[in-house]
Amino acid sequence: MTAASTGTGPLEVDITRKVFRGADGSHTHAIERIAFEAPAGSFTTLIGPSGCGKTTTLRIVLGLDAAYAGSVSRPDPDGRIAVVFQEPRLLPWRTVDQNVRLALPAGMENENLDDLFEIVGLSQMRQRFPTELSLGLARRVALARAFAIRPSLLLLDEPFVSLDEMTATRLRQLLITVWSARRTTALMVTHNLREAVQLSDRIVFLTERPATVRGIIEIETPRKDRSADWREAQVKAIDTRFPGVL
Ligand SMILES: Nc1ncnc2c1ncn2[C@@H]1O[C@H](COP(=O)(O)OP(=O)(O)OP(=O)(O)O)[C@@H](O)[C@H]1O
Repeated sequence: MTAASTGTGPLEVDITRKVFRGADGSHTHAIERIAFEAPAGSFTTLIGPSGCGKTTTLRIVLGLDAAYAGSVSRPDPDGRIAVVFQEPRLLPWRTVDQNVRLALPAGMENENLDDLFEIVGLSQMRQRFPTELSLGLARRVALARAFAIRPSLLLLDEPFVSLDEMTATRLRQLLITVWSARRTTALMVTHNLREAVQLSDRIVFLTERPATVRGIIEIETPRKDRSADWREAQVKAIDTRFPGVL
């Protein structure tokens, strides 16, 4: 089912100010203005320098931080939001199958997840425990857990850091496969421009803190045509347009 047929709208973010205030009276002006739209069913990436406010933006979109000025309009106000963190965050005393099922909301407990486990290549590992998995496999479980709940919004915070390049490449392809099968509006944070170019429909570039939007680019080339050469050419063109993003 496509996002359009579920009747969900875009994700609209307009954060006009975010300041962290410490108990000692200190201030950290994290966000000056971050405004962008992620169309329903699209894959949008936020990219910017370290400490510029990317995770803060995700936390605001997720609803974990309400102390900001501005507004966030989610694709479906009653819909579910899934998050994939840098760390897989699996319960070690539960099997792979149980870890994924724990995320299922009431009414979906008996959901048949065979297709999902098949797509992420975990069909043979459902009865394993997290300690028996490599970091790459654990991250597959985290992806399966996120998609299992059929979220109307998927947030990913640097989901492929600390992986060797081969594993990260495989996982990026896998993310696109499962996202294509269970299409939802996705917003990812990354430091990796090559990753952003490979995965995204839209990339939002942020400035140094306090963050503002430096520019937004659309990528219309179908993902299947994004060869290694094409990606390198894109990365070069973007680095010329936004010096220092690499
Ligand atoms: N709870 C907090 N209290 C005070 N300052 C905070 C808090 N959380 C984040 N900050 C500060 O706000 C700024 C933005 O942090 P944030 O984690 O959003 O950046 P980021 O772009 O995700 O960084 P990175 O790329 O390194 O993950 C940083 O200067 C950070 O130190």
